[in-house]
Amino acid sequence: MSFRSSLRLLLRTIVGTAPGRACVLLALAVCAGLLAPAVLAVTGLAVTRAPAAVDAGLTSPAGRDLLSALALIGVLFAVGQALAPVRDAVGVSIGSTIVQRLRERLLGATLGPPGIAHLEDPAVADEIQRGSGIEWDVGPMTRVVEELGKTVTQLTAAIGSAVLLAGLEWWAPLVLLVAVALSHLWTDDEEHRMVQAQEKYAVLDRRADYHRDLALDPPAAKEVRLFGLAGYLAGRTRGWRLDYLAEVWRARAARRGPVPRTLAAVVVTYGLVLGTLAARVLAADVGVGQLAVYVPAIATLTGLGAGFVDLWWVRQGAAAVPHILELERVTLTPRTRLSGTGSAAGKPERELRLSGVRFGYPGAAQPVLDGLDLTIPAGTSLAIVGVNGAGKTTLLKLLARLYDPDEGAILVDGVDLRDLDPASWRRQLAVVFQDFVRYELSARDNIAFGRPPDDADDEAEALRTAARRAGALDLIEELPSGWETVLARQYAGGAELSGGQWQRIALARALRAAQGGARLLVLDEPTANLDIRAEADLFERFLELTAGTTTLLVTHRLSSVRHADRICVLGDGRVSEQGTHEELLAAGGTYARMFRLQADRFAGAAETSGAADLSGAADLSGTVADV
Ligand SMILES: Nc1ncnc2c1ncn2[C@@H]1O[C@H](COP(=O)(O)OP(=O)(O)OP(=O)(O)O)[C@@H](O)[C@H]1O
Repeated sequence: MSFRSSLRLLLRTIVGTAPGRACVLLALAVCAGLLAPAVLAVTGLAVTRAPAAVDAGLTSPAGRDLLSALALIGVLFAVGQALAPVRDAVGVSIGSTIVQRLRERLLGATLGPPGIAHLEDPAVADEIQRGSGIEWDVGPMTRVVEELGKTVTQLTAAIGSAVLLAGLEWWAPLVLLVAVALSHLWTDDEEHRMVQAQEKYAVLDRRADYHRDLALDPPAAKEVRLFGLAGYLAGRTRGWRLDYLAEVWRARAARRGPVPRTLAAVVVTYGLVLGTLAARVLAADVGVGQLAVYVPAIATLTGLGAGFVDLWWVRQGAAAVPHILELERVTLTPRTRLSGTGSAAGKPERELRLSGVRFGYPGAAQPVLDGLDLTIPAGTSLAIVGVNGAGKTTLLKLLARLYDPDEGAILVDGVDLRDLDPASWRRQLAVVFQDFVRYELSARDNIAFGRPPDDADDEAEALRTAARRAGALDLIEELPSGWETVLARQYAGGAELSGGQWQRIALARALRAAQGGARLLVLDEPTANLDIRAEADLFERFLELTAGTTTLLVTHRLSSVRHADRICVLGDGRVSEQGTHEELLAAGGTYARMFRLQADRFAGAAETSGAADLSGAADLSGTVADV
């Protein structure tokens, strides 16, 4: 987008966001701009009156005229001194409001769509990075508006100076203004190219940031050290950043192209006007008072070229705005908004049915699920198993409506999921994903997030119940500050949890959601980090506690799935087998093979380790992926 278009957008944003303050800024900037030519005019007057005043004395009428002119200069100076900081302060305040609004719009555009497909689109990721230009800090955008105010002052001062200079020759201000306009025209293209280069190569900057964050990120710290990646990451961070800067500098070098032309235009026009002025002075056409006005007026006009260098900030700030608007256009379209307005309260009451579901990730050559049919009676538990990449998590994501199927439908009590309001449907869900979030917040927040904040007096007790059921209560109470302990060691008094402990916290969060009325519990390998017996205990307890709630469970440990009412095996994008544990064993298919393999492995491990009592858990050591 051209600078003019993005500037228009920026101005529209300023006026739309803070119309009152924008008017005040404009008025202050114009007044501050008018002061400069006014001071020049009065200075000319004072210089003209000075000789007569000196001859007649300060008490004479000529002396009093001089004194009043000098007093007026003093007043104008004082007003100028007062106006400029007020104008800048108003600019900064508008800038801060705009940053805040644009930040909200950026977040709205990113978080707005109920699905997540847009976040996996590289083009959207780039727009987010570019739109975040607004986010560098509050500094730049406040500076942008401040500079806009100064620019208006400069323009007003230049117009006033042009009017004064027209007293010398009508064409004098025009030729100077033409030179300024030409130099802007010539540099404009180069400046634009440079901003474009910054935007175009934002992806290089994003990669540099990623490598830097990996080096600084505590979760990655272990692998970074073990794999000896520190030097590599530092090198790659430097490499990507240098690649980015090289492109930007290449564009910057191109800016030097118009410098000789610009210089020539300024020298020629400046020389012409100054030469004319000198000739008129020599011809005694122009007195010393006028000289005192014309020389600074010429300087103000020619300074317009150099002074506009600050427009660079405006250019940068303006560049981020279109990306935020583009992001909104891409992400807040009806396509990403997800359809559906029906209430999902109380669903599913009868059944959840997937019919002919086909789904592939955007840009993928093959669908993950293809012609999948599955019926889950409400109130029962279903375990989903399958090799790595079979599509188990994808199936859960479709059920959570993070994506919609490409073909086929998911029916809840006979109603297409697409006809239900996504937010209403999600209130029926309690999900623990494989990659659940470990919030660097208090233990209380980590569990309370399962359900929107609640002012009810019994919330603390409800959180305790959820934690107890997930087997997390003891561990929370033993934390240094109990429920208020931040679950991250980077915070003073914070605590680091083990993988299994985190899973208990995540389970407690899901149980908190269940307390809030969720009717579909979805657990995607929620216990992979628990030891065998803890997992077996937890599942048994979990399924007991959630009896009557529809529960979907993904796990690779087949001992756990035995407790589910039914088991389905995913393969080739569809359900390849389903039944109870006993039925599937009797059928002698994939499930039976997977189960025996795990059981054999476990028996072998038990023999060699001399394990004593492993009854009921003799199938837990391998993974489905081994088959
Ligand atoms: N966000 C995504 N974008 C593109 N492809 C994806 C995405 N998530 C998963 N996939 C692909 O979809 C396929 C199914 O992935 P999914 O995570 O559903 O498998 P899974 O059965 O849960 O595997 P696992 O047992 O390893 O957890 C895989 O080939 C994976 O690479």
